[in-house]
Amino acid sequence: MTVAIKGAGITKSYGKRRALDGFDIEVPEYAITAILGPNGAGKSTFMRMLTGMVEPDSGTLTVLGERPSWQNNRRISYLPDRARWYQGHTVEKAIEWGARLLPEFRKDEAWELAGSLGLEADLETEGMSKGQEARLMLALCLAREVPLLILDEPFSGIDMLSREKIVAALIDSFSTRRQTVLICTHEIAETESLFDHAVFVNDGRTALAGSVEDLRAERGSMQDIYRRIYG
Ligand SMILES: Nc1ncnc2c1ncn2[C@@H]1O[C@H](COP(=O)(O)OP(=O)(O)OP(=O)(O)O)[C@@H](O)[C@H]1O
Repeated sequence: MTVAIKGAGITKSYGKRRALDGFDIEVPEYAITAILGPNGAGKSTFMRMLTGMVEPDSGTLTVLGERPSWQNNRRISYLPDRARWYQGHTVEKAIEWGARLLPEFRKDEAWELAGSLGLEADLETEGMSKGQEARLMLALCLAREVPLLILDEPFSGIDMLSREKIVAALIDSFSTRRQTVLICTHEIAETESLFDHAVFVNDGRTALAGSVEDLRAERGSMQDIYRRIYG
């Protein structure tokens, strides 16, 4: 197995609060990996480290063979847990912005994705519903031809039909490009079938990790495993 992301012994504290506490992870190349865990487990903290937005206090981390940096981010498409838009932006302006500023951005694909996700060009970003925001962010992320896709909670607060559209768009992107995908999520039930590998995080540490097929064969459904670890 070739590893796209490798973290060992990562710690990060915010004041007295330990967000990551000796976190170890190996994310295989060309697969879809889930980071799973309850609120406050440390998932977003780790996701932010991958693009260098947050620095570990200790431990080592390599992403596509390099330490996180602005240069390395050219090869990463990152969907943050919260959307931020420019004032007065619309779907069209957001796509124009992507075409100007995001490396390896394919504008035609962004339009295609926006259309298939039901986003009209003149829809204003201000006042968008949570589901519309998530779909627009995803369209911008998936329109980039990069080897690594990192999605922080792409399904949270999204209705079932939007979620299905997002999953379909993701699978389409994954199968047409050779990409490594890392997703952190709570939505195990609906998205279980999407993942090849899973990493369960508890209190800033890896509680369990492996291929979903092996984990299922050895320990039952992902939901059962989740309940056993966190219940
Ligand atoms: N910028 C920050 N300042 C202070 N504390 C933080 C900050 N970011 C995260 N934390 C704390 O670190 C811990 C881990 O948070 P993190 O957001 O990484 O968890 P998470 O697993 O992504 O949770 P959720 O599923 O709720 O998003 C939490 O206790 C959180 O309050």
